[in-house]
Amino acid sequence: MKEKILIVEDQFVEADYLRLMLTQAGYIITGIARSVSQAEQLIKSEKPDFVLVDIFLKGKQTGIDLAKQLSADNIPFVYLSANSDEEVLNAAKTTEPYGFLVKPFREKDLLVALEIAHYRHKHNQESKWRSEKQLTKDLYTIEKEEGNWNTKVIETAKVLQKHLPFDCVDVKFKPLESRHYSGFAFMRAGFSEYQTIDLNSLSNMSGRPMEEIKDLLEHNSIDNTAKWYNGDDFKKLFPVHPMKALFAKVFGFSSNIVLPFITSDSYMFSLSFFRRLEEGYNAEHLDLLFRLQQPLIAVMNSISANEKRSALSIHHELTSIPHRKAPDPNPDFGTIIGKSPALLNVMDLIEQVAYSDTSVLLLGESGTGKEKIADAIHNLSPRKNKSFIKVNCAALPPTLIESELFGHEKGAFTGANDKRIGKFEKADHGTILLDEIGEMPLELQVKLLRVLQEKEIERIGGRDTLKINVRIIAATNKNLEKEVAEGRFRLDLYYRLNVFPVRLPPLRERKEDIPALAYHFMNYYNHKSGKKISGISDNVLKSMMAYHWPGNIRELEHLVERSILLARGSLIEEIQLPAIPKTSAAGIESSYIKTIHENERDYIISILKKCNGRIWGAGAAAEILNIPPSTLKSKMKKLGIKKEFIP
Ligand SMILES: Nc1ncnc2c1ncn2[C@@H]1O[C@H](COP(=O)(O)OP(=O)(O)OP(=O)(O)O)[C@@H](O)[C@H]1O
Repeated sequence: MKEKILIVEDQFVEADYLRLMLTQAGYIITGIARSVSQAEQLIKSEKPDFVLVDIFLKGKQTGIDLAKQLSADNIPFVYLSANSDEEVLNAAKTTEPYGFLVKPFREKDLLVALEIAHYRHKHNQESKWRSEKQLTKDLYTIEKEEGNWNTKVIETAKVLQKHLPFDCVDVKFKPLESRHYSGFAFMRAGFSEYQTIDLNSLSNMSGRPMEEIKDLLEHNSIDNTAKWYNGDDFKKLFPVHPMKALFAKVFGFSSNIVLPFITSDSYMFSLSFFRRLEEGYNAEHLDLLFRLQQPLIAVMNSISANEKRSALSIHHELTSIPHRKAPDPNPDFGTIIGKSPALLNVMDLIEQVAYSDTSVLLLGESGTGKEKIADAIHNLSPRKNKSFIKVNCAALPPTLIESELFGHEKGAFTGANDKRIGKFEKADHGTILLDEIGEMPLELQVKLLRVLQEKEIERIGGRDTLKINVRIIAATNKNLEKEVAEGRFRLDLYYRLNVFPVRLPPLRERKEDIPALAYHFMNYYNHKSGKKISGISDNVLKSMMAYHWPGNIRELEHLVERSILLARGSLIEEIQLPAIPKTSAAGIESSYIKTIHENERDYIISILKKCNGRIWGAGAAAEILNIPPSTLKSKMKKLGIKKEFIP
């Protein structure tokens, strides 16, 4: 049976046209609302399965206001809009719509958008249900397994981490009748590694004497309400929860969610999770914790009474127990280096999405590791033994990109001497990475959208359509919302790709990963160049930490490579971080010899400056350099030259 649809549209003609198209397609129209208040009434009385909602409506409230309500009620909705500026688009995005139709649209676009919305809603519900079922099962397994406090809590944290984001988990408990409690705090220190935070480490990290910390504990209240606290709400807890205040100060936490419960052996427990993000938690996270209450109680029940008693006997201390289990090795992420909270968040997300067929959109500055993360997604997915095809949309000339992607038949156009299999066909049953998707020409975006929606391609000059089964990963360093707002990227394609966005943090937001990355590249280039550099001096590491890395990890990699080639002793003791333009203008004289790459880089930048950053066309950089624009683009990528570098 077809779904019941509510149309929320204040333009009479458009609303009627929608009604006609949808009724013909077999949908049941439960009504047409002209304003948010009318829509709210119809939603209550008619209970539609879907809502089509125009953003700008009669009255003060917009479709975005209505969407917030629809999200809370779990009713899928698709936006209709003629044009939207960046601000509206950003606001619309936060409501997590199931689709977006840009007016004017064809009947087919409407029907396909509804089908996608239907699929995504069902898929979301199902995958949520499936992964929660697995999570519950995992928690009951932890309940049954042998283990002390440490192992039980760490195992619980590990299975929770991909469903509930956190940087630290704190478990506190006390017998119901007692005032004193014991507790354990575990900080994420790697993808599945946790570090115990004890009173000693707290005292060391905060620079406060042990006695003072014990005193704070004495005056701390135990959480007895299930709730989340973001930003200022979190700060308001500090007077009654001095330990939270201390945690926030030492570790930079800005949000917290708490689930208290009572176990069958009459202990009061509280599980408290912390994040550095200001808006770290929401109602959905709390609902999840409520739904997991029973298995979580079962795990805490399963910790022997003896253990609970002995933990309590160390009178209300945050006890440190040595780790019994070695941290799990984590081979699935390949050579992704780094343990910063920002990177761990990314890893949690990709672990969550890799197993499904969901499209992933990787966002991040150039050189932040988008391609590397795409590799990890493919390798963690059930498609890992099938092909993984990478396409750089920026490096392909517009005239060739269509045949590259979809292939062509022999004789399809002048020069098509042979039949050619396109990248999509090559990626069948596997994964395709559409890198630099923001550079894809508009004409081709329409074609890509159809492939995504209809899951079939047509070779140029071919008569048949070919069914394909490809998982899409798209990546870009552009602000796609801005591209949409400025008319360079289709809104409907943006929504189709933005099903599961993952933002890769720039290196300056994860400076703690710099030493490990630098050593990783040192080993790699040692091996490649046959050198035997054994380390990096503290001074060099310090200047690396102070630098802002506009070219991110790629820039760091090039720098380490160069330092290895130039190093005279067994240590990297000098590093030539690129000078900020003004400083170089002041003329730092040095005996510094540039590598071939650096000379090439500087030369290309100087040409680009001359042509105001233009790559294509008459008198532009590619023509002056006498190389095809696509070659110039890939050279720029390889050498870490971004348009922003060109003043
Ligand atoms: N976490 C990481 N650990 C180790 N190496 C990394 C990591 N992230 C990135 N790299 C390395 O840094 C370089 C740049 O990464 P990558 O090409 O994936 O970036 P990108 O975001 O796709 O860049 P662009 O937007 O310019 O295409 C590569 O050599 C990659 O192997």
